[in-house]
Amino acid sequence: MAYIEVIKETREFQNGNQRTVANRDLSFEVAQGSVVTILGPSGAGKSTLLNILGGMDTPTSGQVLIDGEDIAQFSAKQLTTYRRQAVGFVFQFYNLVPNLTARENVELASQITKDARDVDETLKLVGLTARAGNFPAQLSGGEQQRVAIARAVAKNPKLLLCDEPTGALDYRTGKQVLQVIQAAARETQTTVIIVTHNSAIAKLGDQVIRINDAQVQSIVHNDHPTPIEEIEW
Ligand SMILES: Nc1ncnc2c1ncn2[C@@H]1O[C@H](COP(=O)(O)OP(=O)(O)OP(=O)(O)O)[C@@H](O)[C@H]1O
Repeated sequence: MAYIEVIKETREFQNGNQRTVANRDLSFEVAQGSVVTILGPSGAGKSTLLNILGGMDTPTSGQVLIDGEDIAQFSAKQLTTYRRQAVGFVFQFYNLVPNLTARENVELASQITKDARDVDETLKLVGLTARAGNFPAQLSGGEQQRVAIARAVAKNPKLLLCDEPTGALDYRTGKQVLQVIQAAARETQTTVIIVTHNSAIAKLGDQVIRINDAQVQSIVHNDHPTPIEEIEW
C-alpha cells in the first residue's frame, strides 16, 4: 500500500463573490521512503496541496490517505496531533526562533514529540555541530536552513514537507541544502515532498508530479533520479 494516497482532492476558496479552485481533483500515490518533487508555476496550487498534506488545511472534497488514514476527515484536534507527530516542515524562509540558539531551536521541536531523535546527533547529521551555540542571526542562510532541516528531522517525522527549500539561497548553498535533505531522508527512511517551481531541481525526485492550473498535468516516475551534484540551474 502506498504511504500517501490522494484521491480526487479538491480545494476551493470562497472570498465574497469570488471562488478560486486551488486544487481540482488531484490524484496520486507516494511510496514510503521516496522523494517526490511537486513542480509547477506560481499560483498552480502547490502550497495549497502541501498545506493539506501537512494537516494545516482541509480539502473541500476528496480523500487524503496517509498511512491508510483519511486526514481529510480528521477533527482539528486529530490534525494537531498529526502535525505534531507525523510531519516535519521546511519553509523557504527558515522560520527559526531568533532568540534561541541553533541547538535550542532543534530542541524545541524535539520536546513536543514522543519519539524524537537525539538533538546533537541531528545537528551532526546536517553538519552543524560546531555552530550549535550560535543564534540564527549569526548563521548564513544555508546554515539557517540546515537548522530548519534539523528541527524538522529531529521530530522523527514520517513525512518531511519542504516548500521551496532553496528559494532564498544561492546556487551552491541550495545544492548543499538539497543534499542535506536527501541524506537526512535516506538515513531516517522519511518520505519527502519538495515543492519547487524549478524544473531542474525537480529531477532529483523518485517521482515528479507536475501541477498546472490546479490540476495534475503529469506524473513521471524516475528509476534513476538525477544526483544532486549533476543538477544545474
Ligand atoms: N486562502 C486563500 N484564499 C483565496 N485564494 C487562495 C488562498 N490560498 C491560495 N489561494 C489561491 O489558490 C491558487 C493556488 O495558490 P497556491 O499558493 O497553492 O499556489 P502555488 O503553486 O503554491 O504558488 P507559488 O509558487 O506562487 O507559491 C492561487 O490562485 C491563489 O491565489
